[in-house]
Amino acid sequence: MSEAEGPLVVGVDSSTQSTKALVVDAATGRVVASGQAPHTVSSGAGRESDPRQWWDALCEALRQCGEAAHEAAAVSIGGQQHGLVTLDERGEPVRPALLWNDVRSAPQARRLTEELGGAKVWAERTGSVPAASFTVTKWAWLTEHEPEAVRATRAVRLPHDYLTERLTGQGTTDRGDASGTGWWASGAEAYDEEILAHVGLDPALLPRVVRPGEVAGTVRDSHDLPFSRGTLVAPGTGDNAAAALGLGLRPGMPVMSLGTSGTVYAVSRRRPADPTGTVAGFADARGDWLPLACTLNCTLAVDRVATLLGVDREAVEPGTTVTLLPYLDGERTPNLPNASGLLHGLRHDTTPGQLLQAAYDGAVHSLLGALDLVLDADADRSAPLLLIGGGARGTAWQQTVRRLSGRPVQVPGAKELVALGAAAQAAGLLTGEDPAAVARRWNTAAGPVLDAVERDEEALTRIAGVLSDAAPLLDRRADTS
Ligand SMILES: Nc1ncnc2c1ncn2[C@@H]1O[C@H](COP(=O)(O)OP(=O)(O)O)[C@@H](O)[C@H]1O
Ligand SMILES: O=C(CO)[C@@H](O)[C@H](O)COP(=O)(O)O
Repeated sequence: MSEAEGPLVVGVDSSTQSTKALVVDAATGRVVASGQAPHTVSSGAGRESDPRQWWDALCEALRQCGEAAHEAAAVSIGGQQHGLVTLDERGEPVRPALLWNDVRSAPQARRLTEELGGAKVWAERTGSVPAASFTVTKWAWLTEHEPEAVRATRAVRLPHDYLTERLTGQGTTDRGDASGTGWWASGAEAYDEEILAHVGLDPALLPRVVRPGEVAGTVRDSHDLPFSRGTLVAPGTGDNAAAALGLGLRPGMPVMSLGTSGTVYAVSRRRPADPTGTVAGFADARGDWLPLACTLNCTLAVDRVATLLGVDREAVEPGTTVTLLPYLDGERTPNLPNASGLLHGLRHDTTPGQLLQAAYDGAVHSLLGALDLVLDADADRSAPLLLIGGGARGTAWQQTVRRLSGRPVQVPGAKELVALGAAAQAAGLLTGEDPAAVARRWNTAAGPVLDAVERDEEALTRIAGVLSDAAPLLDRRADTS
């Protein structure tokens, strides 16, 4: 029916704003069918989503894929990292999930860092210094603020674990997503029982960590998803690790992802341990590592500024001397969870287009500042920066990254690299191949390379200066000062 050359596989990206599903021909990488359905995220003090909505969105996205999904031989779920999903004895959410961009657990992050030996000890132990995004800080926040929810919890999951478990009936995760919890020891590659004891989390509530290449389970038949019973389910992983698979990354190739979060990362053979906390020392979904820096304010923040100005997101104008630090949700890179947006240098002749350009510049500056720290000694610093995520489709984003990085920028033609990476993992289960090699065979990273232009040092220096001078302001909450 689908005229595919090989077996069909399904790859899913359950990210912050929506779920995307692709049905892919495992032989060629051709996308046979696709679907997408939105999620809602709470506004106000926290950032929460109902996990059941992710499931409904998955069902809807698969429904849009039609008959092709029925033919799939294997499926894999990639999902937003870090979110705390708490389930009761029936497997139902105890409360909405606390998401990666919810900064309410910043005090718990600081406290846990101090209580367990400081930043260097954490970095060596778990690969990362826990920021408010990390699951362990969310569990500590819940323990303090909603002890009744903690008492009702019988299982703790990450977003991709939750969906995988609803498919298979078994609680599983993978090393990539486990490495973003803060309770996974990256040296031992196992849950860290001392950290778990410290935050009062029983290891029995956690999912089994499935090895790369291992089958997580098969689709059970107690729901109306368009899968055949017995369809293989791959381990899945966090969305950034899935995109790394989807691009078929080799060590040292730099990526910048522009979505709800902004991220910069590269695969590394060395286990990262950055005591400054800028670089998170994630594992990848194979057997390597994924040093990564993440911002909380990327496409949504810039789109918000465009909306406030009443202009299209592409309506940027050059010549700005305005600095806009777009930290609308607080920020993680730089580590300023209490910050809000900050504007400096406004003049009578500043245009809306220049203000908008300043928002793009502020968002990209944070990511580029972390890129050098992400790349290890073996990385080729002149290699094109791979630009992915929804924002990579925008000309203003592409040109801003080009101008502020001074590097060539490659924009893969393939749109949904997280879902493609999940599909490559599912295909690897069937063929025994390394999923990154599957993606290279599919040629997913192919796309135009925009030549390097001279780096805009003036803008970078100006933004860094405002950031430094405004440090006390950015450190305090605007609504409580
Ligand atoms: N053509 C485009 N130009 C610029 N930005 C875009 C374009 N299409 C989508 N986006 C941005 O992409 C974002 C969604 O990116 P995506 O990577 O799908 O997010 P996430 O995975 O975090 O849910 C939206 O916030 C939107 O601003
Ligand atoms: O917190 C991180 C990475 O550490 C984020 O990258 C999340 O994984 C959310 O991703 P998107 O929804 O923006 O793709």
